[in-house]
Amino acid sequence: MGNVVLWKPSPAATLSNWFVYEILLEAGIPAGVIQFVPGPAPEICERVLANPDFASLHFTGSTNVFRKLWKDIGNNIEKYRSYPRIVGETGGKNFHVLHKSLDRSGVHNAAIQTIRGAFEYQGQKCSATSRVYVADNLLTQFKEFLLQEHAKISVGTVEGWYSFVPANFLGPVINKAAFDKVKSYIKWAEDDDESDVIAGGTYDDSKGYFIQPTIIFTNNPKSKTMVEEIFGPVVTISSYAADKYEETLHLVNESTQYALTDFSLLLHIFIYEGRSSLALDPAIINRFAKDREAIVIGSNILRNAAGNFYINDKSTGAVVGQQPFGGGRGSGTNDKAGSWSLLLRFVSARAIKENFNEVTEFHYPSNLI
Ligand SMILES: NC(=O)c1ccc[n+]([C@@H]2O[C@H](COP(=O)([O-])OP(=O)(O)OC[C@H]3O[C@@H](n4cnc5c(N)ncnc54)[C@H](O)[C@@H]3O)[C@@H](O)[C@H]2O)c1
Ligand SMILES: N[C@@H](CCC=O)C(=O)O
Repeated sequence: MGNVVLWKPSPAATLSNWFVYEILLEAGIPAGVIQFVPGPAPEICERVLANPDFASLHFTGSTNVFRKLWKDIGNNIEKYRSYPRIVGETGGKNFHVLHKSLDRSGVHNAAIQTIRGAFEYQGQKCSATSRVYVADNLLTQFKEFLLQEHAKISVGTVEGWYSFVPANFLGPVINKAAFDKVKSYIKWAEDDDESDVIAGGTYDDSKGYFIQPTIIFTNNPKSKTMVEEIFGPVVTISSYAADKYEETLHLVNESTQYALTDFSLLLHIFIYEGRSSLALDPAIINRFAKDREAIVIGSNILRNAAGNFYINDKSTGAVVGQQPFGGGRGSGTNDKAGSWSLLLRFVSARAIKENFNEVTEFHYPSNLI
């Protein structure tokens, strides 16, 4: 497409960004098309956004920084040669909902998917599972499985990642700022009368910024840790009355400013769909229809609550490049990274007409010629 790009990496990830940049050069991107500009974010952005040739922003990061950059662009609008295109992939407060119809193996699946979604990469993913709504008939079993799986998690250094077989499931969080932020949420939960830290809850920054994977149970589905993005290894569980499924989905929809990933009903459907007995057993057919209805209800009520809506799967795991990814509301402009449609945001289309006829008079209707 010919666009020239300034790539400003996060100061916390400059080296990995640099490696990717070198790979792109080695793969044949002409020098200068991408210009790698590490450095202090506010200073660089101020200069770039004040330039009349600034044409577009593709931002990945927190919601507040994105909003600030959008305001800065608005304040500079008279300076620009064209109206800048603005794309943002921002925060998330991703959720799992467990429906009352889960059986024992379904609850176990939900527990494993929650461990993975919440704690892989120390929960430092925009799509990390951060809040879970459990039908009350499943709560005891779900907690039991969750704690059982949690006990198997090892936390330590990241050695081994070079061969993609890490010795530990969790490493440290990325820096002191992240450590302090996550720690403050754990402390808050410890002091909160409606919250209980039921696993993890400890941290150590004596050598590296290590936080144990933490599970909070709350009686308040709108508590601080159920609504704010933490971006660390902390997940909060709350339960709902099994017969209040639809009310709960409305609560899920309205609780936060974000709308990135999930639904993750984790129903039976996933299991039954693969069974050849489905066509034969009326009990399974009835169950299938009932569960399917729950999915349709969820899909409708949560239409705008998740840009990536997963059924029977965890909130993480979008393979960007193979699967469009992105959310709306406070989670971004939902332009879907990894999709062809994102590229169109950075194209300024031109329509070309060439006229081969002379005109000799003027009259209406004028658009015939
Ligand atoms: N939606 C997505 O696809 C996606 C993917 C990954 C991360 N995220 C989000 O990113 C956040 C975590 O990443 P982070 O801690 O690097 O976010 P961040 O907002 O602190 O930083 C993101 C980028 O903004 C720059 N920046 C920070 N302050 C700035 C300022 N005042 N002016 C200009 N630029 C500034 C940083 O240097 C960095 O490059 C989370 O909110 C997470 O959900 C979103
Ligand atoms: N790969 C991420 C999505 C992209 C984040 O930047 C995930 O696991 O969901």
